[in-house]
Amino acid sequence: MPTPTPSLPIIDFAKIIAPTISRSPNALAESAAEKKRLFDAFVSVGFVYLRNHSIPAFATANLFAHAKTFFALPVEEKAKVETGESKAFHGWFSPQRTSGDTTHSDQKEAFDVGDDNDPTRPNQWPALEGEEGRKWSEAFRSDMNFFFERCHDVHLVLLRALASQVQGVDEAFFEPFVDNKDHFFRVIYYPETTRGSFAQRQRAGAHTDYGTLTLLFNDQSGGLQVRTASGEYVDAPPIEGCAIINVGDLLARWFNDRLRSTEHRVVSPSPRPDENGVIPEVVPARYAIAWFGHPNRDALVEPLEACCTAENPKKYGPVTAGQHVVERLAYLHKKGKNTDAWTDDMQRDANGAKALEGHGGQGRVAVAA
Ligand SMILES: O=C(O)CCC(=O)C(=O)O
Ligand SMILES: [Fe+2]
Repeated sequence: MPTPTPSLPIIDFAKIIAPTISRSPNALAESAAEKKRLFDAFVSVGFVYLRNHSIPAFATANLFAHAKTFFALPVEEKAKVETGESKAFHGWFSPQRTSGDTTHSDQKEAFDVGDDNDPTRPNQWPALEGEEGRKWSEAFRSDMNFFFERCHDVHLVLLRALASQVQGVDEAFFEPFVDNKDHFFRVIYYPETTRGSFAQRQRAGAHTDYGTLTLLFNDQSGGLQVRTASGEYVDAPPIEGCAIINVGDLLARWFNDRLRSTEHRVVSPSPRPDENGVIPEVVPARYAIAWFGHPNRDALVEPLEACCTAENPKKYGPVTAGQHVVERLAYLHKKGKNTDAWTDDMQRDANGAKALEGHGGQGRVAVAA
């Protein structure tokens, strides 16, 4: 059977970083070409598959195994690390909490951490009892932290590659804006469900991500769809060994929307008939690992002058990254939707709003800087 053409461009991370380990002129030329392909893909689609991303396969496999263990724990155990208005910022999002409006919201639960060294937002980690429980709890924490750091490193390389494509902008431009590691790292569990259930509720409603770049690692379940420039949704099935990377709102804003922060959603996976040719009504559970890169909470995000031209005049004023996320989620909460392009008018409209949860995506508010 011919391999289907992938719906998103595939970028080779190994080519991008090759000149750091090779002096060959070929490596330099290939790296420059691949950075340009990355930039162009983010202009046209906002999403890419990243191959050879340098995060070891064992690290991803470990996290999927930990996610299965964590989400299978009794509710009382997960409740010990639950997040909530009066509770810690990071932790377990119960299905109730990710489903403020149970008729339309996402069918999922999640576990979130940030930088484990950030004393202002301490993480909550499960602490199971007994020798085995203790070992698992330690491994979960150290494997999550390892993965968090590797994603930060990959994201830095990608930000450098993007900055290098804009004339007059230093390659290292973004680095001082992301050095606090104010990222969100989330494992997501979409429980087993039925095909019929999708008529009412998706696994993740259409949304854009809020930050710089998202690094997404999917299991084999399928269901992720990405909205193309023509407005249609295309399937973005998992490709072995590839991560999926997409642009978030704040990075798009920095590039004055030259880069696209693209809507995406998780819907019923494409039907796979069983051996009798019948499409099973039961849709198995799905797991995902999503690392949401974010600028420092106090980073002032303002369109790069080089991206503001007569054809594409400056669209946004300055905003701190923390404030942007608060306002955006508050607005979504108020309007009950999250599919609009974000504009300064909407931001003004949202000013002062205090709601804490949104739909789809991170569905979580950041404390303003
Ligand atoms: O589960 C997925 O494949 C995507 C999840 C997602 O887009 C998000 O949580 O922002
Ligand atoms: Fe997302």
